[in-house]
Amino acid sequence: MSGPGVPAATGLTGIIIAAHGRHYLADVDGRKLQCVTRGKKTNIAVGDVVNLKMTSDDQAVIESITERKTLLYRSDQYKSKLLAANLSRLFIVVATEPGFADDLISRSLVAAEAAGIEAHLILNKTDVADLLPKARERLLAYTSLGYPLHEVSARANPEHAVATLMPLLEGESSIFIGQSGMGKSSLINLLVPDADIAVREISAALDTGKHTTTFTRLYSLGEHASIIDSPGFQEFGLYHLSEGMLERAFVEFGPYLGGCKFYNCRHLIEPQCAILTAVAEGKIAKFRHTLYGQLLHESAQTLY
Ligand SMILES: Nc1nc2c(ncn2[C@@H]2O[C@H](COP(=O)(O)OP(=O)(O)OP(=O)(O)O)[C@@H](O)[C@H]2O)c(=O)[nH]1
Ligand SMILES: [Zn+2]
Repeated sequence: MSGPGVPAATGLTGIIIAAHGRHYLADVDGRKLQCVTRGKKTNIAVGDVVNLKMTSDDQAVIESITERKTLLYRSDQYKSKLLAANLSRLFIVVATEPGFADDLISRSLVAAEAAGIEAHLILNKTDVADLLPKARERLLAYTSLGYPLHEVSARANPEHAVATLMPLLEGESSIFIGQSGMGKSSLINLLVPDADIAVREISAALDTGKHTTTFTRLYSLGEHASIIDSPGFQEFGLYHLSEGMLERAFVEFGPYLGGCKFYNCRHLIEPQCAILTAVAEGKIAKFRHTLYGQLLHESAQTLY
């Protein structure tokens, strides 16, 4: 944007690569700038493409956010929290051990569907052979819905893990999420060899304090791919999703929507409900419908 007659201080565009409280780090053509928002705004997410104005050599203020392709949220009763912007793929990392929670997987899938992000599953630690069949069997609940599953072992076969996952990242903006202990960090470190250095740099620039990795960060993989690593979380609240969004975010409901007796059916206790019939006939997994009911309940509890 700079050039003859254009002051260097205007027209900077960057991508937000880390966020910690109200402090952000933007990458502008490889240069890392500390950024703040104007006023008390906190509506910036990692992955946002922002217009910046320099305030000193390595600091800038965020003037505006460019239009987002997607926005991934989570929320509780009191507020919603931006997880990442402009994602095209979401990878849920699970493992043969420790055990994974179906609730968290389904919530992640629902969040991805609601945001228009393609969801994939990664099963790590396939080297733990005795637990592999059970893990595969449990994941059938999701592969049968059409979500792709990729099996890897970060420890026993790192080359295979990289060869499997790297092509899936090409041309995409991805996020890796998972419960603690699944091996998400091990996988990210294979895919982004200098991730540790980047985290230390980001942590220093954001002044997050020693050893803190509790911030979301973005790594670029060449020019056309990026990975966002988010700190593990135990809960994935989806209080922000409306009823209409929820029924559409359960992909297996799709064929039955519109088939209920009442046009405003909530698919909970209504007579002649096509969804409830499908559950009774085993065409929709009971645990998914139960979660749907739970999420519907959550969406009615919002205080914002
Ligand atoms: N057997 C086996 N162990 C693995 C594999 N990948 C990672 N681990 C181990 O699993 C444990 C957790 O791995 P991390 O990479 O720290 O997992 P994480 O999901 O990032 O967990 P947090 O850091 O708690 O969020 C470590 O002890 C790893 O060495 C694998 O493919 N096979
Ligand atoms: Zn219904």
